[in-house]
Parts: sequence; C-alpha cells; structure tokens
Amino acid sequence: MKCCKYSRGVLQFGLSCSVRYETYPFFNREPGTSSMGGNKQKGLRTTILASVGAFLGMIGILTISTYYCSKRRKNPTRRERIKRSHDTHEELLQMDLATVKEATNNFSFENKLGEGGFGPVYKGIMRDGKEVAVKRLSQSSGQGHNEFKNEVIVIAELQHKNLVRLLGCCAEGEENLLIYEFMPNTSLDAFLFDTGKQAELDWSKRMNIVNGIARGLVYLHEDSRLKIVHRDLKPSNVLLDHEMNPKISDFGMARIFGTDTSQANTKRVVGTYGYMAPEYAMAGLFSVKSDVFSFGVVLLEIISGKRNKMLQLPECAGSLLTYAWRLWSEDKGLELVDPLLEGSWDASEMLRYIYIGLLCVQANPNDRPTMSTVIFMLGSETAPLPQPKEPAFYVADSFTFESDDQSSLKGRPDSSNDLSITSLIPR
Ligand SMILES: Nc1ncnc2c1ncn2[C@@H]1O[C@H](COP(=O)(O)OP(=O)(O)OP(=O)(O)O)[C@@H](O)[C@H]1O
Repeated sequence: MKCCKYSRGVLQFGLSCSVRYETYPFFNREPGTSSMGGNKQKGLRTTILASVGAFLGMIGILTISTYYCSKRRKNPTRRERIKRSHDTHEELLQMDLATVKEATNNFSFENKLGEGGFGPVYKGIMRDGKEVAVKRLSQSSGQGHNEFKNEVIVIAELQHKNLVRLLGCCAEGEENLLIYEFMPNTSLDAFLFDTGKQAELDWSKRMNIVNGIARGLVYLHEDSRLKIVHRDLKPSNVLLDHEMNPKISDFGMARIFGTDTSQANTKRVVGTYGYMAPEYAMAGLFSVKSDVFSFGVVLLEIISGKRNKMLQLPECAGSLLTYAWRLWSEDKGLELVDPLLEGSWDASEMLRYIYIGLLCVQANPNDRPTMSTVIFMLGSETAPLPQPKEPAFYVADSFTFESDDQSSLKGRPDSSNDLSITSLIPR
C-alpha cells in the first residue's frame, strides 16, 4: 500500500512540475516583448520541450520509486517486518474449533496429557494423522488472553530445533487453544524426578539435553531476529521428542527486547519459584542473565537428579544451590552427582558441568556467563573457567515477594503468574 502512496506522490509531484513549467512567465512571453527576439511559435516550442522534459523526468522518478518500493517489499524495515509477520501469523495459524474438537475427541479425559498454569493439555490426532498437543486456556487459570496472544506472537516468530513448534491456535467464543507439535516423551521433569524413569536418563542423554537447552537459549538471546528472555525455564518447560532431544516450550511469559535493551524491570514478577534469578524475584529486574540463572539451576538438577526447592537433606538446609556450593567449596563436588549415573561419566567432564552450573547461578548477574559462553565452555575441555562466586540463596520458607499483583508469588511457590503482553521491539 505504501508503494502506491509513494508512486501517487511522485506522479503528483511530476504533474505539478510540468504545470509550473507551463505557467512560468519565461515560457509565455508575448511576441516582441523580449529583447531576445522570441515570438509566439518559439515560446510554444520551448513550452513543449519543457513539458516533454518534465514528463520524462517524471517517468524516471516513477521508475526509481517503483524499484525502491519493490526493494522495500523484499527487504522491509524492522517495524514493517514485525507488523507483517503478526498479520500473516494471525492468519496462518488459525484453526477452527470443530477441527480441534474432532482431533482431541472433544477434549476427552483419555486424551488429557497433563495440566499446567495455562490449563489442561490434550493429545490430538489431526485428520492427516499428525499428532498434536492442544493447550486449552482454562477460564479459572491465573493466566489470560494476553499470555495466549504473547505465546502466539513470540513463538510464531521463532524456529529452532530446540524450541517446540506452535502449529496453530484457535480463539472461538470462550475457547482459547494453542496447538503444538506433539512430544512423545513429554517433559524433562517427568523423567528427572520420577524414580521409575530416572534411570532412563543416562549421562550421555543428560548431556545432550543440557546442550540442546543451551543452544535453544542462545538462539532466543542472540541468534533469532528478536532478542527474547524466556523468564520461565524449568524442567517441565523442556519437552522431549522421540529421541529425547530437548525443546524449550511455554513462551507465555517471554519478553522481547530491543537490541539496545539489556535489562528491563516489572512490577509483575512471573516465573516459577526455585528457578527465578534473585534480582528478578526480589526486584523485578530481568535480562538474558535471569535465563542463565534458571539454566544453571536446571543444569544442577540434571546432574544431581534432585529438585532445587525440594532438597531436604540433613547435611544441607535449604536448596540444591546451597548444597552444591557447599560440596564445591569443600572439594567434594562429585558427591553432587546422581548415584543412578554411576560409572557412566568422566570425572573431569562432570566437574566442568558442575563448575558451569555454579557460574550460572552466581548472585550477581554480571558475573554469570552469557549462553554462548556457556556453550563454548560445555564443549571445551581446555577453556579456562573463572572461579565461581557464591550463588544466590533463598530459602523456601523465608522467601516471599509482594508485587502490585497480589496473585503473584506469595503463597504460590509452584506456579507461574500473570503478565502484560509483550511489546514487540525487533532486534
Ligand atoms: N507439546 C507437548 N507434547 C506432549 N506433551 C505436552 C506438550 N506440551 C505440554 N505437554 C504436557 O502437558 C503438561 C502440562 O504442560 P504445561 O506446559 O501446560 O504446564 P507446565 O509446564 O507443567 O506448568 P506451568 O504452566 O506451571 O509452567 C506437561 O507436563 C506435559 O506433560
């Protein structure tokens, strides 16, 4: 549309030029009025020549503006690109309710895969046989329409093998549905913290999961067109495909940053207790480094097979972080390792992973590495690692945080909560 406007503008400009040329006194002299000896015929010729010149000029400008416009269409500005992708995605991803109902057997109990803060999740089979997972926003969920939209906007912009794919959405009447690719092995927490399944995660699978999560985060933070902070990374938001490859999910809380923004703050703290960085949980400050903190917690959980917040060991009051730090300081780092992994790991590699976990959960965000540095450190046996400083500790019982939104953290240690919709600022 803009192109048309430009072209119309150029056309008007050209016409007005030719009109001006014709009315300019020099081209309309009466015979004998000029010392140059011009006559009416000469004046007319000059006028025609000027008009032809103006016309040709106008054609030239039109050609250039058309070229510029088609180039713009191919390489839109950031704002145009974002707006266009919004429009396209809203169109592309729409699915009708009848189709989703049919796929999920009318949201039957047998099809229910689980339930999160957003609402229940159902398995569905589309007409073409494709398996999907359908998240149904429950009316009573603390999360609302804004998060639903946020998830669609954020995830529709992204494509990476370590991020779950959103296939479609449906907003009809009271129903708000998100349709994802189906992950047959559900989520990481279903393996990591389930005594019956823990043993299936040997060290090589765990390393693959750690590296995949790290790559997904690097993409979000640095490599995608937008700079995104996830804000709710935890094992239940890491889904596993049929080969146990990890895919980060749940972008309802994600925030998109501009290139020149490194940190933002909010009065509405969202996220999950135990995984939130202290500066975020207590002051509402978040950045890519808050995701790094959550990654560090998940990494230490993967190594130990223990939940950060659930650790009730006699030798350690508090969290897994307290425990890991204590062992590390006493040169007993390897005691942290999940006994089920016995014999499947190499000591120096394992120590490096623990080291990296501790670097990620340091109290000061500036001390934490970026996710691309984490990838480098995970893959290098020789990379010099800085000495980790003490992690941020917060003990379950004493941790409370009050924000403007009274539904937030206090008294709901295991849940995520509300946030206003992301404002899209491209990289
Ligand atoms: N794409 C998927 N494929 C297969 N199972 C899924 C998929 N998405 C979610 N699930 C299942 O549904 C459950 C609920 O997921 P959901 O993301 O809504 O909540 P959560 O991450 O467990 O909790 P919260 O909403 O508090 O973050 C998951 O534990 C998982 O077992």
